[in-house]
Amino acid sequence: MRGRHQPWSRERRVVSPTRRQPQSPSSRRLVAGIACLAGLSVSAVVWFRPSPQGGGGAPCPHSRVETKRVGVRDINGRSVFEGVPCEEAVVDAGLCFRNEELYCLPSFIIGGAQKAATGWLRQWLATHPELSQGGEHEVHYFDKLEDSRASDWSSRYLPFFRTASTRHYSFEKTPDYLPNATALAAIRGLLPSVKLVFLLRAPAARAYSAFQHHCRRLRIGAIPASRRSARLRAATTHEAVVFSLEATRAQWARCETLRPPCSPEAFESFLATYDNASTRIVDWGLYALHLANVRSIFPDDQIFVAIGEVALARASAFFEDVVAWLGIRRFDFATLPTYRDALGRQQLRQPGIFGFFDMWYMRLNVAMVHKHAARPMLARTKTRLGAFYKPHNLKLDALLLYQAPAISVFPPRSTIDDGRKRSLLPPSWGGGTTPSS
Ligand SMILES: Nc1ncnc2c1ncn2[C@@H]1O[C@H](COP(=O)(O)OS(=O)(=O)O)[C@@H](OP(=O)(O)O)[C@H]1O
Repeated sequence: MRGRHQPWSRERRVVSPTRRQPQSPSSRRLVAGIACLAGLSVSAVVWFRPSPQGGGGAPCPHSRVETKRVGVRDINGRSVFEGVPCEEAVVDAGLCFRNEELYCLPSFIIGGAQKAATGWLRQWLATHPELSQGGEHEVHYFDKLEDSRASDWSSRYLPFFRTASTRHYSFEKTPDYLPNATALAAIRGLLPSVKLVFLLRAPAARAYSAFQHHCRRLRIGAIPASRRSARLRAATTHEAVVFSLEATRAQWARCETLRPPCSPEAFESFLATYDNASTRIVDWGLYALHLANVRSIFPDDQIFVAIGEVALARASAFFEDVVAWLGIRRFDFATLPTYRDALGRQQLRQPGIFGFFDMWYMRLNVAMVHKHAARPMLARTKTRLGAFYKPHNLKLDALLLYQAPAISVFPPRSTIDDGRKRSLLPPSWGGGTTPSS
């Protein structure tokens, strides 16, 4: 897209030839005056937002913008606006803008949870002929804002969503949105009718996966005993293991960066170093809390929550449900060419790789997986984390089963109703059976 703050170009409007015109010049002037005043006040109320503080964008030319709240269901009724939108324009999910290229704001967002196979979900949904993924992997726009005003969306967010046609519905994935109330409020402010999909994974497994993720990015370090502060010495009998994004500068300066993959013992020391609630590696698994936040910002019928382990095991049924909920055409994901990788995970085949290259790619995949695979979490760490998460999981189960019927869930509530032990959560979550009240 070229410059910012360009005025809207004129929208083509069809004016009905049967519309009656006022007869005398004075009545025509009177009607025109009233219409002008009405137009100005409607525009002021509907199309203007207060200018962001300090953001000196050009004011929106008001009269030609005709935004309409559209979600993914309004398949053929989408408005396309010509030109570059000004930052103050009131927009919504699914709106399109044409300025040499076509850009459509996302109709839905995969907002989490981090390390719950959101990449798998993104890749598979991107193969749907009506969907167009924005950003290469993750967009990270709303979680990087300073406050909940997405004031530079047209220059920093919209460009991710170049789209081939208005028949394609854009989406993005950024798993960091789920635990971030500011990001969620900013999404709601910019895209009020956007739909949100959350894939959740057993929180202990998620935490270990997140720990390894940050370890691979060289963000986990150990402070040798000789360099530990008195507070850290008191906090842990193990070697203190800290996380650069949360450690103080002074702590990190005393650290030796751990080489990936980090050991399960290092994970245990990490948990001993931090209070559970003071590290995002642990508290990003407090899904009941985060979903309560989401629900205070978005209506339930815009939210889809899937239990990742069940979704992965019953992928066809899961995608069928997601696609039906989005309101787009059915698509048989089971026909996609897939393979099992070295860890037994079902993966999409890379398009255009055949024969020798295919074999070479598979070998490389196996080698890479073995090189980077971490040892499994220690049983005692799993037990400890399981006990910490259990009350939160029970709350999540109760929320999804009984308290928020308008939230769509996978597995569907109807399929797990065996009368006695009702729970959406599989045994790998460490037991989440809810009392049926
Ligand atoms: N097809 C399939 N089957 C089973 N498991 C799968 C699959 N695809 C991804 N995964 C696992 O999901 C973890 C990565 O999650 P995300 O894609 O959400 O990661 S990220 O937040 O985008 O970084 C990561 O978990 P860990 O291996 O435990 O780290 C992946 O192995």
